[in-house]
Amino acid sequence: MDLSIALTFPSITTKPSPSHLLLSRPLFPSSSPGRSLLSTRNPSSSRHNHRTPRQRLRRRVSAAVDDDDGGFVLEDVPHLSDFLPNLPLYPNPLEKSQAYAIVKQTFVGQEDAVAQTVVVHKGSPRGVHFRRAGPREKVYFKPDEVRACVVTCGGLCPGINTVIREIVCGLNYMYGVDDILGIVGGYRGFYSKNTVKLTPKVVNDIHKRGGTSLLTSRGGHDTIKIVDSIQDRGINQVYIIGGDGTQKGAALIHEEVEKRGMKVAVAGIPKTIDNDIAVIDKSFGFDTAVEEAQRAINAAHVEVECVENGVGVVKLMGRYSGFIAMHATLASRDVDCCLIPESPFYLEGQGGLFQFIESRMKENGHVVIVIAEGAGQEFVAQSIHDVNQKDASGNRLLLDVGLWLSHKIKVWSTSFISFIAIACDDIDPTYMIRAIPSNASDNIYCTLLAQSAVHGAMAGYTGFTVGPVNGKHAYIPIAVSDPSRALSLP
Ligand SMILES: Nc1ncnc2c1ncn2[C@@H]1O[C@H](COP(=O)(O)OP(=O)(O)O)[C@@H](O)[C@H]1O
Ligand SMILES: O=P(O)(O)OC[C@H]1O[C@](O)(COP(=O)(O)O)[C@@H](O)[C@@H]1O
Ligand SMILES: [Mg+2]
Repeated sequence: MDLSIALTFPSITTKPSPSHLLLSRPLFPSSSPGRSLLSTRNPSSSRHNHRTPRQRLRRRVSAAVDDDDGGFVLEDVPHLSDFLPNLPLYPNPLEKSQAYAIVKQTFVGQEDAVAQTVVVHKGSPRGVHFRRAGPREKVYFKPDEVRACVVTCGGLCPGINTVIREIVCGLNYMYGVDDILGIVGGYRGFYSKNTVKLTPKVVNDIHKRGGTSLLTSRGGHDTIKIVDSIQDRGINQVYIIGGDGTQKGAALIHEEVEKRGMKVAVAGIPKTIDNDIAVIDKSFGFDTAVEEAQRAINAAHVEVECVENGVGVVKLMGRYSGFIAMHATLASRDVDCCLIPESPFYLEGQGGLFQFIESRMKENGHVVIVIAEGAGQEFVAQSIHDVNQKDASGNRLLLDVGLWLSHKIKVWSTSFISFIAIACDDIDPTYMIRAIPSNASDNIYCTLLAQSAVHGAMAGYTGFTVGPVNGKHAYIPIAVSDPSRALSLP
């Protein structure tokens, strides 16, 4: 984790005291407050020249590769000055902040970039880089001009409340912003619900609770209605916390805002319990989820140890990815077999799951199997007719692979190997895991993500998500963080 910019904030009940800011390496002095020297942005771009984020990225990438700079590629994020060229700049209020008084260099240099690949060969191109996250010397918003809003969308994940809290506290304590609105109930809340006012006092304790204090929903993304609402309410910073679907929606909002020439910064904070957002090292809440998943594995292990020939099947979340299942398995050491969507499996015959269970049973007397919810969906589909149901966001509804597998093992054990009487437990802790509050390390991580988002929006960046890349927090164009649209870069 990038602790180079680690700020701690006191509780609202105490007076803000000097915070700690640790810089892991010296920062270069910024030569110009506006665009960076290494920017690959085309200065002729204007609000009349509209391209999709993907087209813009491709253009930037090829522009950078053409330069004679050792193959250095900057995957740059959009900036408000791209389509509003004459925006005024202001000194960053952090310049005078007590919290930053103890450090030599408060601001991230304009040239600072984070490498996507750190394992390289001598002579290989320098490769893809992202802008380093953190406070800039000049900002594009005066504190009393800011009207920010925060929205949470998609499924729950430990740590959402911490991110909300730290956006609000970060805006208020670091930049003196006190006009912050909560959008209630996900994207549709922009046009169908009243907002709530968010202050450090209102959000003071929410990080101790699971879920999202702003409520969430699936479906309901209507770009025009959402941007109309942003315009009508005079909002100029939009913080969007959500997963892959949410970030696609955020990209559309950013495009529409740019099309209308509005001075509105759109910042995404990637949320996914499944850990399936591209580029970033890890999503928030993941450590908490893995820790909690182990409790379920432990329960299964206790159960199977206490009966003769016990088999425990633990289903964990992971739509298209087995990160939680795999990490919980590696951490627990009690799991005999972990089934994930990335690696196909089969039940019968040589090398099949049944053969494995049989051999482990003979060796050890019991078996614990962890299965990610997205694994083996093709098998479950064969036994169920209505397989193409979708949720309100358009995500395919998954079939219960845990129940299916337990059933198959029960049938197999009675029909084919009469000498083994298998007790099969299907443990499904999925919703219990994602509903808990984040643990200590996730709380720190959520704080860094929230503060990076605030620094980025204040600095005029837009259409970006934040997250650590090789341990350093960076600004990533929304389109690149989308696994289905991730570019294959040269
Ligand atoms: N392709 C898309 N374009 C625009 N909005 C989308 C898209 N996919 C999902 N959304 C919106 O994002 C929100 C959350 O999406 P969902 O897939 O449910 O969760 P998550 O963001 O956690 O993946 C929903 O309000 C949904 O309407
Ligand atoms: O919340 P729902 O609609 O029951 O959907 C369950 C799905 O939500 C998740 O917990 C999170 O999915 P998202 O990240 O897409 O919101 C998945 O792991 C799971 O498949
Ligand atoms: Mg999703």
